[in-house]
Amino acid sequence: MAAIETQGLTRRFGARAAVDGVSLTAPTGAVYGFLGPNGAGKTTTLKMLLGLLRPTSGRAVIDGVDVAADRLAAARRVGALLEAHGFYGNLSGRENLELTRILLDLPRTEIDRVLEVVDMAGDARRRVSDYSLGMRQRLGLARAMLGAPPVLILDEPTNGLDPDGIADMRRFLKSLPERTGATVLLSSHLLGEIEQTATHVGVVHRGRLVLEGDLARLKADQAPEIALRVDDPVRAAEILRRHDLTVSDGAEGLVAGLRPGADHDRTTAELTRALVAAAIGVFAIGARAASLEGIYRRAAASDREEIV
Ligand SMILES: Nc1ncnc2c1ncn2[C@@H]1O[C@H](COP(=O)(O)OP(=O)(O)OP(=O)(O)O)[C@@H](O)[C@H]1O
Repeated sequence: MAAIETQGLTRRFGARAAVDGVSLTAPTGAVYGFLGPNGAGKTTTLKMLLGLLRPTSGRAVIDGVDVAADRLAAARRVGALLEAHGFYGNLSGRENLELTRILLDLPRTEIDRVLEVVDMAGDARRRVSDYSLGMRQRLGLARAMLGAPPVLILDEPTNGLDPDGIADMRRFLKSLPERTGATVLLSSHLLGEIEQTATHVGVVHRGRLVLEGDLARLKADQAPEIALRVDDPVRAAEILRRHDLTVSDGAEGLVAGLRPGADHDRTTAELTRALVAAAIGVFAIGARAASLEGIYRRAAASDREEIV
């Protein structure tokens, strides 16, 4: 059984669909990276998973429980970290957790347990107003883990953290299934973040799920690519297209997509000859390692083609 599953999940605001027929599956034990640019529909999807927003159509199932059919039972199976923490600054971390513990009717020992998991036992008696943002984020995670729910849903958990805090949080997120046994769904608009933490990935683009799967498998299935830096990218792109390659502009230059199974070395040699023959200066050319960025670019590009 999947820990999180949606079928045709849709939410309209007026005429516009913020989430449009999303069917996603996060297998048990996964760290599922939910990726998409700002406004793609991530937060709206998460709110529907948590029963905070009613879908226009479709359904969401958490740990086997249909969210619409039994909102409370579903809520008991999921812990969430959303953007607004809503902590009381004048209370200590422990006291803030205590409020939620009472609400959920959990044993006292739960507080020490979750504080241990997020390495916050030493700071739990300090007032939350004296916490750094990173500490508040950890406290938010601790609260999400109260009662050891089998599913954790985290909306942009590294937002607003400094680089050290981000590195810490990423390490922590990666270790979460091991520490807690929970399936984790985390949203992000940062490719690098998902690449470093997730085992599975789902990409949303304009409200639609355009790609989903096991990250290692997606990378293995990715068609080979060649990256190049040249002195005339416009003419070089024309030549690449004439060689029947797909061309995109990456952060570090042009990226040519080969057909699956095509030979990297042979194509690189062929392209180098063609570029030099056209008097284009080649600064660098070579095979590109499979990356989430490559997978993402292709998914977004093919989605655009469908829309046009
Ligand atoms: N309550 C609402 N009323 C009207 N439109 C909304 C509402 N909530 C979200 N939207 C719209 O739905 C779309 C998706 O928003 P959503 O917040 O889900 O995106 P997101 O992927 O989480 O982006 P971000 O990372 O910026 O939060 C946006 O165009 C947004 O303006």
